[in-house]
Amino acid sequence: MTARLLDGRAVGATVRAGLAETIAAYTENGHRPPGLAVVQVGGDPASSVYVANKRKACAKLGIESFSHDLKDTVSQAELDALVDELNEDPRIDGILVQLPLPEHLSADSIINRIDPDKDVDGFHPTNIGRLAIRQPGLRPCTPFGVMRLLEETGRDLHGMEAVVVGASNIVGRPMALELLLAGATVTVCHRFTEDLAAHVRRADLVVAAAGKPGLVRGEWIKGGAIVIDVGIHRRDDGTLHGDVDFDAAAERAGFITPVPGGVGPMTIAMLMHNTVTSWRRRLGLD
Ligand SMILES: NC(=O)C1=CN([C@@H]2O[C@H](COP(=O)(O)OP(=O)(O)OC[C@H]3O[C@@H](n4cnc5c(N)ncnc54)[C@H](OP(=O)(O)O)[C@@H]3O)[C@@H](O)[C@H]2O)C=CC1
Ligand SMILES: Nc1nc(=O)c2c([nH]1)NC[C@@H]1CN(c3ccc(C(=O)N[C@@H](CCC(=O)O)C(=O)O)cc3)C=[N+]21
Ligand SMILES: [Mg+2]
Repeated sequence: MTARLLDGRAVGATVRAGLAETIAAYTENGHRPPGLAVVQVGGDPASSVYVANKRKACAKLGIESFSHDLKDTVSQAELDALVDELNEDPRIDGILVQLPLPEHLSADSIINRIDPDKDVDGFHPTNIGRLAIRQPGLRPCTPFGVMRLLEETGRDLHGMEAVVVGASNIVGRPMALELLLAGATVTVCHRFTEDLAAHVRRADLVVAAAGKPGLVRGEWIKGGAIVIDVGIHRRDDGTLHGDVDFDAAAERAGFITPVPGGVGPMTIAMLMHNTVTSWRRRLGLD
């Protein structure tokens, strides 16, 4: 392997250590701790693991977490009422509603209902819009975490040819906006893209976020390129894999993220970061 690994566990730990210091400094002065509400509907096992990881990360940092585990039969009106209550609750700085939601519930309407100042996922139209017009507020955690990992490369993103594979509201689109804000020349590929290989081959930076295991082939990677793999798939044997054919890509790339241990831990670190940012703003600290 010739690529250098971008270690999301290590960088995420550095981010969290900084946040723990900030939290300790203010709470020792008598301020209340930051509070994060995590709402989970139904008991999807993959989601439960992720939610449990978030709780652990909160506890370690001194963030108070408030868990709301709802039955998958909960109505839209009940979920709306819970969000209204959390919006008003002065102990709570961040609200996260774990996605996807069951079919009978509308994710869009719940996201739109969250107070944008407590939207630590950064999914509310206000926060996406702010990122789009270069006035970022709370930034979507996964793309924000990728930007933090890219700092580790020491490379200048200005003018870089960046290709984002995937255009979802929560990953691909905000990723493209972050890279544009950072000065890259950005191409976004999606289901209707005709020649994915041709786009990836000319990329200095590839962010793979299609949710298709092995979609991005190693032989497409330009020599020395940065390869960021957001995809997460669990195989039947329990092992995790990304959207990139890792072994072949690592022979050509300059930098690459592993799965697990790359983008995933950064997403959690940036969720904590956003919660602390919201807390500081709400308490008027700085
Ligand atoms: N590491 C982390 O922290 C996180 C990881 N994930 C993982 O990232 C992946 C993507 O998640 P998410 O964005 O929610 O997924 P979605 O399914 O919502 O979006 C996938 C996107 O990829 C596009 N796409 C699908 N197939 C292809 C293809 N063959 N070629 C090009 N584009 C394609 C889709 O296109 P179209 O829009 O046309 O349908 C869509 O825009 C998943 O594996 C998920 O588990 C997600 C969140 C956080
Ligand atoms: N409202 C909302 N916000 C989200 O941010 C959100 C969501 N819903 N729904 C699901 C996706 C997925 N996601 C992950 C975050 C971290 C890891 C993570 O830490 N992964 C570890 C591995 C964890 C393991 O071993 O399973 C890693 O990649 O190393 C994975 C997935 C956030 N999401
Ligand atoms: Mg999705």
